Amino acid sequence: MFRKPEPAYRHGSASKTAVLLCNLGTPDAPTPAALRRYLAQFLGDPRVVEIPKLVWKLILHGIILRTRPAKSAAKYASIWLPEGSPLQVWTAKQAKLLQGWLGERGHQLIVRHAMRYGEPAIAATLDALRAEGVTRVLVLPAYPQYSGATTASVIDDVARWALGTRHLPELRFINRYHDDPLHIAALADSVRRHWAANGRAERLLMSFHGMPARTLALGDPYHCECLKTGRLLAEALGLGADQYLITFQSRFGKAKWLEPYTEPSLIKLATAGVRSVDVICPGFAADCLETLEEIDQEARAAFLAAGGQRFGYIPCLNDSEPGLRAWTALIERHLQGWPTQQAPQPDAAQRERALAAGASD
Ligand SMILES: C=CC1=C(C)c2cc3[nH]c(cc4nc(cc5[nH]c(cc1n2)c(C)c5CCC(=O)O)C(CCC(=O)O)=C4C)c(C)c3C=C
Ligand SMILES: [Fe+2]
Ligand SMILES: [Fe+2]
Repeated sequence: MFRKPEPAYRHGSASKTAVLLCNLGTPDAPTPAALRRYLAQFLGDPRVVEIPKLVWKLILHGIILRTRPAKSAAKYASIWLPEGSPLQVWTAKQAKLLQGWLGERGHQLIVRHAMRYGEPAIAATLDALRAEGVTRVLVLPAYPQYSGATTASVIDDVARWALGTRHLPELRFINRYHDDPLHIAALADSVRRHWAANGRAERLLMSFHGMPARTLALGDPYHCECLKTGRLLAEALGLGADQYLITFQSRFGKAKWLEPYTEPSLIKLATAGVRSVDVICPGFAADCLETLEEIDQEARAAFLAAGGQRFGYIPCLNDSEPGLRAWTALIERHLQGWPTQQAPQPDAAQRERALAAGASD
């Protein structure tokens, strides 16, 4: 196996820790060419589409990559920010803010972000961290619920990088935080803030990204973890069973996906006379195409066209303080045993008392 040359080992180098925040990735422009590159990498990942390789290669390259890039590019164009794709902008900002939050807690470490598909690539970011002398890496996939298609795919990518690397850092992964109390509190806070600003709708709909239904039977915990997040969020808000729904969005292809589907559920609600809904997407750490276009544009239009009158979209945690506080505490728990934090300095009075008692300083 080929391994790239690495700098000579230097005796006595200090240990250095990094946190790597990984999200899915996004095209680098809202154009058909950029979408073709992005979708080829994303949909070519066998963790994402689990059908025999050769059959899928023919369908992907023969059909999907000829038609989907132009359609998806138009959708991305409708949400693109002056600084780039929302997912890219939020993830970069989250890493920067986390650096500050962890720094304030006394941790000496580096926080970077990377993307599973597109840029900044996980392997290149890990190479850069090693070049900076990093000896320990805590990987945080930005997915509250574990799934083979997302969390495991990030771990695959780190493992692939590890295969080609001689001097490995110590590695740790955070596989899930779907039921973390501070995470649930952050979601509940975002709903309450929305209610305070806009009033409360008749129903709260929690929409999670879908997965093929067969992954549940194959042992993927994603469905159960989505339901648990939803139940805990409803409990935190004091909602009864008739006041909220959990649904799954973004169905891809013709196979059965996890149900109930988001858009048909919204149409059903409107048809049954529900006039107002609030929608939150608790499976997404940052707003992206799937929330800003599919929910806040498409699903909103479907609900209103079916007779609904008010559709409130509740943004993802993005750069909110409760969200960052939850991540900070989660990271701190997973850093345990890695000496990143300065020992607390005894204050002057404490030191004097210790000296007076004859203890050595
Ligand atoms: C939050 C968890 C996600 C799961 C689970 C997930 C599974 C999954 N996705 C696809 C296909 C597509 N997803 C697309 C976009 C997309 N997906 C997620 C997250 C999860 N996907 C995010 C955050 C995004 C948005 C990226 C952005 O740039 O904003 C797309 C691309 C857009 C499009 O062309 O529609 C596809 C395709 C599958 C097949 C799958 C599970 C097997
Ligand atoms: Fe997706
Ligand atoms: Fe389940």
